Amino acid sequence: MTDIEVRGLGRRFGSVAALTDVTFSLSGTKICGLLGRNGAGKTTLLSILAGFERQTGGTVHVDGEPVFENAAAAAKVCLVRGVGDAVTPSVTVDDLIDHAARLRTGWDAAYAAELLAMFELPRHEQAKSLSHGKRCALGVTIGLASRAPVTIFDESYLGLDAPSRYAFYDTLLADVLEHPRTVIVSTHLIEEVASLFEDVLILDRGRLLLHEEADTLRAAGSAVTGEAAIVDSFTIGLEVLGERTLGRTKSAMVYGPLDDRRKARAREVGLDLDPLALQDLFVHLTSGGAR
Ligand SMILES: Nc1ncnc2c1ncn2[C@@H]1O[C@H](COP(=O)(O)OP(=O)(O)OP(=O)(O)O)[C@@H](O)[C@H]1O
Repeated sequence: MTDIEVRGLGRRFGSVAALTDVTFSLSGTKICGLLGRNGAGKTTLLSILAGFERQTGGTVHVDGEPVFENAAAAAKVCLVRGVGDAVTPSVTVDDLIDHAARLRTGWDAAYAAELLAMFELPRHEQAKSLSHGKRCALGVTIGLASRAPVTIFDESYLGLDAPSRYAFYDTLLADVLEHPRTVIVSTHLIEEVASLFEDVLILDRGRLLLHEEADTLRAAGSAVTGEAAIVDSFTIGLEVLGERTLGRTKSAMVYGPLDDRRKARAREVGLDLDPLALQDLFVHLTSGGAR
């Protein structure tokens, strides 16, 4: 079980405050979603967590050890980003796999081979000449097969096509159940991956807006679905985050708890009540116009 402790973390780039006073801790087996709008500081946070760059304030500890310039602590963290951009043309898929195998003490070679086959990755081809999607698949393969105690996917799988992304989600969930560890997934495709999250971190303009269990967030409101006119009448006076209409059916995302009287009323008039979608909550919490 690996503990991550982040206290008062700050990172400035000249006059730009990419992160300000970020504090949270993660421990145990978790798939944690890291959400934030463009420029919120996700990549900066993940780079510091992996020891790729140094913070300008605060502390980051993995199992009680600082990660920056600490090979033992940094070895516990595998951060997956784009693969293949920085490598020289002669480097093949197999070369990168061999390199990762040497670097990662928990490397599972049989699992790596299985993933390479699943993503149909040509082992002898140059990594640089792979399509963007295949390079993403290579990154995902390295991250999963690393079995690092802290494995981080920084939007690295978003270049995969839909069938490959869903295969990645299923594989990730099954693998974390079998080989417990902490996984952090940063994403913009929230709904697609939300069901995997146990915890959610939301960054907004470099600050941690919230760190909460995903189930608690889903219970922060309700999706009210039914005949449009009935939904409209039911939601009068409630805070509606968004609405979707399909023919005569409407789904309204309502923020805030519904008391028992309201829930009974919903049943009486034939409305369905479901947990709030994380994506709607995220948009609500971080909206403030395009930036
Ligand atoms: N090397 C750098 N030099 C200067 N500013 C930087 C650097 N890296 C990041 N920043 C700035 O820090 C802020 C946070 O950037 P970061 O890439 O961490 O955000 P992000 O949440 O990952 O964004 P996105 O979702 O768009 O990838 C931005 O304002 C960005 O311009």
